[in-house]
Amino acid sequence: MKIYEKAPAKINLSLDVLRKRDDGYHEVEMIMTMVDLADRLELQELPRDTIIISSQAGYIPLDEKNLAFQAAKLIKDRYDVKKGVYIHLDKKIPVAAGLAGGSSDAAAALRGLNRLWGLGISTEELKVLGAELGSDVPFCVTGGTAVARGRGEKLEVIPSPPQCWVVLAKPPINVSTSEVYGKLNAAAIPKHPSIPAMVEAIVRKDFDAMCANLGNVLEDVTLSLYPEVQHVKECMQRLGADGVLMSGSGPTVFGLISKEAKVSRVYNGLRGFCKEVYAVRMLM
Ligand SMILES: C[C@](O)(CO)[C@H](O)COP(=O)(O)OP(=O)(O)OC[C@H]1O[C@@H](n2ccc(N)nc2=O)[C@H](O)[C@@H]1O
Ligand SMILES: Nc1ncnc2c1ncn2[C@@H]1O[C@H](COP(=O)(O)OP(=O)(O)OP(=O)(O)O)[C@@H](O)[C@H]1O
Repeated sequence: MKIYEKAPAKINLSLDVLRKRDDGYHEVEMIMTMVDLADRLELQELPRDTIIISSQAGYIPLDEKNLAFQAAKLIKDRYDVKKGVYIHLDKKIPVAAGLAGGSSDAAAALRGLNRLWGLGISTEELKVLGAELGSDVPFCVTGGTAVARGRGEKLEVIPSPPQCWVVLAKPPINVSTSEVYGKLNAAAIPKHPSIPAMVEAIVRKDFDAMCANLGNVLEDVTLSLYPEVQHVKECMQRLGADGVLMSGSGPTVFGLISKEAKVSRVYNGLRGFCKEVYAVRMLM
């Protein structure tokens, strides 16, 4: 039997850090939503007790370092599954981009293997398993739009944002999430975004208020390490995006645009100097 799972990319509409914790992670408060740019997983049962990962993307690990491999191993060990699986990853989400590509693949693998092997694991339990793989994985298990707290695993579902276009541009650099968190001085963040104001904007489907309340406290850190991210931000603003922010730890910058007529101007303007540019919709 062969099954398919879609693994969409996430963006952070708001990302605040409250403090550094004793376990080395940071206590966050952030608003995450999914966009219509997705990897596709093909999962096929194998009679042998083994996990095989393949992908057309030459630049991701295909061994136990792959998050989809780790998801399969975790579910096999925890539920004592003796069967094997072949997982092909059709990668479309840029890697190490701040779009949770690996986390979404891991979440899709958990959902897919639950189906493929008929394990009957609840969504809540899949999220708990996901948290063992990474802070963004629990959100990716269900997707939608949510306020994430704790280190990212405590989720409060909220309504979907007002529908709009999202232009994503990834400068040609790879950013390490742990380096960015490591360089953040959580006790001296100059300006915190307002999570309640962003939630209110989303609930009211107020596009302008959503753009006005975009904020990410990791932006200053990544911008100081990689000035090209600032350059992409400025370009997007100049080209007329209504709201512009870096996603996660970067380096991808997203622009929110309400009018379709503006999208091609922003997209084409960025394509001039950025190879990886996408114009997508928010996922409802
Ligand atoms: C930047 C975001 O992508 C925003 O959604 C997430 O906060 C990071 O999620 P992620 O990549 O799934 O993160 P993990 O794989 O769990 O952790 C990677 C590294 O980021 C740091 N990290 C991550 C999450 C968090 N709340 N505090 C942290 O300090 C830790 O140093 C950790 O070693
Ligand atoms: N299935 C996968 N797809 C992409 N990268 C993977 C995968 N499995 C492991 N990795 C590794 O994980 C690292 C981070 O990749 P990923 O694309 O998940 O980053 P990201 O978008 O910055 O994630 P986040 O937004 O959650 O911090 C890369 O160095 C990559 O080699």
